[in-house]
Amino acid sequence: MTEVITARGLRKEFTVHVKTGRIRRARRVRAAVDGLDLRVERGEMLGYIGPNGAGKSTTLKMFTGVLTPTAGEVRVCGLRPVAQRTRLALRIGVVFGQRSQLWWDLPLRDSFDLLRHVYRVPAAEHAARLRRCRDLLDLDGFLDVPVRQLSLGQRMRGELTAALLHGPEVLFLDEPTIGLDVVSRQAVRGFLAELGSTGDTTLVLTTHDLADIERLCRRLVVVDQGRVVHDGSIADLHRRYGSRRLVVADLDAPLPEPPVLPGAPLREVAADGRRLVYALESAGVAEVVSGLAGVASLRDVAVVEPDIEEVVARLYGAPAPAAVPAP
Ligand SMILES: Nc1ncnc2c1ncn2[C@@H]1O[C@H](COP(=O)(O)OP(=O)(O)OP(=O)(O)O)[C@@H](O)[C@H]1O
Repeated sequence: MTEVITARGLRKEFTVHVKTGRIRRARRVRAAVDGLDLRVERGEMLGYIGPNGAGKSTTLKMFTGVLTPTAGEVRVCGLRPVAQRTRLALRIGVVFGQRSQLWWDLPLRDSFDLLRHVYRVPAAEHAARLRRCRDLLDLDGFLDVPVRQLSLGQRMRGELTAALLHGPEVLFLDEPTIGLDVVSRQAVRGFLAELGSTGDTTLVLTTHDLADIERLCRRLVVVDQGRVVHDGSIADLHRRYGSRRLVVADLDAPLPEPPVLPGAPLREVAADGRRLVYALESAGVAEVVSGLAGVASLRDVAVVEPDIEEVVARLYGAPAPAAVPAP
């Protein structure tokens, strides 16, 4: 496997002015990224999440050569992002939700054409990549519309295309689905899933939408206050925080006492005793269902996967309970 991103002890400090009295202000140095160690292999789809101000965008800016680290080392595609920014630009694609790489007054099609010249992409390669994006992102309805007249969802599909026309090895996405309507969000997610499935392009994305992560990322890095608090799969995260699948059973009539089922503690009694919720610890679904069927008449049974929102909220709110597992 080839390593495409390596960060060692990466740190970024900002000087901020804080109020210390009615008029007085003091200069304080704050670390937005505080000793980040990260290795990303070619073809990985990495979700990079954390609460507001955790240091996600700052990290992406250091990876893409926009910000100079205060300390530590970083290599992307074997290059030093700030010192070798021009060379790096040919190897990476960047989609930052707030900033555009398109020409505001030009139709999308012309922006794409200009980018071909900026990156000096051979015409046939450019045409093939554009064809694929047109199909997968359904661009044809608005290729001739000036960018300023596009909806956010249309523009984001244009941004994605613009970031990919030179065939980057790594695509950095900062909040790619923020503010998008349901249809555009699905289109963007579907497109990124397809892009990542080939294993040729490495994806690093920050998002507050955990559905993006569930759909797209096999690896999840959670940062808080500039430090990594989790690095592993979503399943690892659930294991670490003891999240369980739930069996939700709806009964025809309430029982005088909910049954005690070995390996499946009762989590909740709802709907006046007609709904019982059990967590699957060591017991399997079949054991719980047969245990219940022996004592009650079942109207409906559902198995609910653990909720990533809940576990991530707990993770943001509390210190990590155990050492960060190796990726
Ligand atoms: N140019 C800057 N000058 C001073 N402080 C900054 C600057 N840029 C970022 N910060 C601070 O660094 C910290 C990390 O910011 P960053 O934008 O990286 O967080 P984030 O995780 O991307 O947050 P969000 O989810 O809100 O986008 C914040 O406390 C922010 O206020």
